[in-house]
Amino acid sequence: MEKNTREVVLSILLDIEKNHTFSNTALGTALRANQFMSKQDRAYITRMVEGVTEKRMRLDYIVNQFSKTKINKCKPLIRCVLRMGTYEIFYMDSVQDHTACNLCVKLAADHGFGSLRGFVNGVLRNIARNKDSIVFPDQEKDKRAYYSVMYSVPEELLEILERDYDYETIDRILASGDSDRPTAIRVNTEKISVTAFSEKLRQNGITVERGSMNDTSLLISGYDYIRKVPGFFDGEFVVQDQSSCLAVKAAGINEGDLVVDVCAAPGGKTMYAAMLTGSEGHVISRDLTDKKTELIEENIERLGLSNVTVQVHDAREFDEELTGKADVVIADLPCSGLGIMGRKNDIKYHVSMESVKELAQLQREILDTVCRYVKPGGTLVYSTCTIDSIENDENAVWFADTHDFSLCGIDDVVPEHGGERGFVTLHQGIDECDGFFISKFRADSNNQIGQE
Ligand SMILES: C[S@@+](CC[C@H](N)C(=O)[O-])C[C@H]1O[C@@H](n2cnc3c(N)ncnc32)[C@H](O)[C@@H]1O
Repeated sequence: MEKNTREVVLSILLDIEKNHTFSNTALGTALRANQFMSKQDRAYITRMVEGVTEKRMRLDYIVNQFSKTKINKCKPLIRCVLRMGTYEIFYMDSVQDHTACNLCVKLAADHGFGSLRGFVNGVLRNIARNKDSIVFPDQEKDKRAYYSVMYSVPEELLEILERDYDYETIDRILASGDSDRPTAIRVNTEKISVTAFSEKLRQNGITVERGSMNDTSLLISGYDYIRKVPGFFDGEFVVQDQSSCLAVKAAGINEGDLVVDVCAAPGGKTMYAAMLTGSEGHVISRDLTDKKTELIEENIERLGLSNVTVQVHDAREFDEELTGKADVVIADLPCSGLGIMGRKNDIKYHVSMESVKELAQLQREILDTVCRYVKPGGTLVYSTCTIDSIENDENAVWFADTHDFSLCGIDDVVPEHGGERGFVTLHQGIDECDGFFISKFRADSNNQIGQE
């Protein structure tokens, strides 16, 4: 391992700690800046940053048992160093405990904290000596405290989940964050068949499984980084979860349709919709900022799609031009992201009941606006990548009750999930996909009339 690898980890963790940068952004920036490091060093950096972020509350709980100064009272640098050392002691078999301690002491000293050598050394050696006898909260006496520490999730998030799920289900959902799940991709069957593409990946040493929920999805692992996967620059695949593909399938898009995708970046659903409408159809693909729409543009260029118009547009602003024009509106709305908290490790630290309610309200505002683009008899799909009923079920029922739309069954696309009601929630750790919500509505013949 190169000697500055730990420095890179520390600088990323500090960026997250001090600037509240999202871990995937901080990690992505650092990996791009260190492209020429070996695959092994890049893997170590990724594992450490993702692991420390994912297990942060649990690591802090352990440190607090062995340190007189509580971790939130330590300087940010010392806090990050103690988390790194504790993570290595518990989760990195490749690093011996005494090596982890020594390197953390050195890291602190190299950054001007020579006077805290003894402190860092003492805490980490104590943790290493006692690692098999840590006392965690009692699962029976205080479930919330137990799950909060064991899965490193704030108690407020558990409170939100408790409204909809029992602890057996919560356990399965949270446990899915611990496993290295393969990456789901959708094969661009306009360019290559699923069988031929699978074979091509296998020949390049990549592990490939067929997705069981969507026929053009593959689950891949054992690659270095996604841009190096064969076929990436030829647009032969897109990274897209099976649940996201199902949302597009549920829309029932036909060749020649006009589709409006109102919150589209980075463009996963837009690209699939554009394939389904064919060259006679068209997709209007929108998002809030230039930075976001650039991501869509990059993707459609890579896939060679010519039937997509990308626009910066705030979905809360009504666009009169589109009134009653769309065969399909895709409203894949901003949400709390609880369905992907295992993949985006810091989401869980930012969720509160207040933010969930605010997002649910934002979703209502957007639905209220964009539903007017659907032509009579046309379709609206409202989806999110979250799993709480405040944002999902309650909004779907509210929408059907207050607009000239009817819920339509989606059990043909998502069987065995109660889809005949018109909406389903899929769960990470239970279903072979991210946590996700899909609902589908048909516009009645008087849509738009009553809502001018
Ligand atoms: C769940 S993501 C969309 C994922 C996308 N549909 C896909 O499949 O790749 C939600 C998107 O909504 C965008 N967004 C948030 N508020 C918005 C608004 N008021 N108007 C338009 N887009 C918005 C965010 O920038 C984000 O890209």
